[in-house]
Amino acid sequence: MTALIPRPRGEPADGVVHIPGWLDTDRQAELVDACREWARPPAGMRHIRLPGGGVMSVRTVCLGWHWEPYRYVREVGGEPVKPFPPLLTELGRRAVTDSYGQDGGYAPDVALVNFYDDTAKMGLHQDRDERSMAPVVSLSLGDTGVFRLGNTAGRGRPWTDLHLESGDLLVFGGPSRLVYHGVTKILPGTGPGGIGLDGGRLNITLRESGLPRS
Ligand SMILES: O=C(O)CCC(=O)C(=O)O
Ligand SMILES: [Fe+2]
Repeated sequence: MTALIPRPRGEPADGVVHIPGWLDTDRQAELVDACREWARPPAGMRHIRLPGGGVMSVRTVCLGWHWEPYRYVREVGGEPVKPFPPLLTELGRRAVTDSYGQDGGYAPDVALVNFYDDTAKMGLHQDRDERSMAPVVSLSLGDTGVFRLGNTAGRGRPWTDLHLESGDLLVFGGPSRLVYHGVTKILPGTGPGGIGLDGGRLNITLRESGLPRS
C-alpha cells in the first residue's frame, strides 16, 4: 500500500534499524520472481519439521545452507541446497550500509525465504544457530506482517510490534543481534499490486553462518 503519510526510518532498539519502503516496486517484483524460482524443487520450499513432531506454519526455502532446527546443513531431503546468489550479497551489503553507515565487510552466505499465507505465524525465537554475530538483514514482500521485536533476555515483555510492509528493510545486529522476535499475524489484502504476488507475505533474511565455505 502506498502510505499517505510517509513512514519514517525507525531505530526501535539499539542495533535495530527499520527502513520503510527500502525496495522500490521494480526491485520487489524482481525479488518475488527470484523467490518463485528458488521455491521450485529440487531443495524447494517446504514446511520445516520441528523436533517435537509438528511443522512450522510458514513454508521455507533456504539458499547457501539449509536451516533445520537447530543447525545449518548442506542438503535437504537428500538434495543439495541451492547456492547463495550474488544478488543477495549485493543487497545485503547495501542494507547494512544504509542501516549502520558502513557494511563492515558483510558477507552473508545463508538466506531463509519464508512464505506466510493468511494464517501463518512465527513464534518468538532468537536467530542463534549462526556462528557469526554479523547482522541479520530482513526484507519483506507482499502482505504486511506484524513483527514482534522483543528483548534479548527472554520471550516476555517488553516488546514492540512493528508493521513490516512490502519493500521494508529491517536490520538487527550489534547489541540486538540475539533479540527475540517473531511474526504474530499477517494482514491479508494489504500487499501492493504490480509485484507479482497475489496474496501472502514473503520474508527473506540474510545471515552470515560463520561456517566454513566448503
Ligand atoms: O518473517 C519475518 O519477518 C521474520 C522471519 C524470521 O524471524 C526468521 O526467518 O528467522
Ligand atoms: Fe528469526
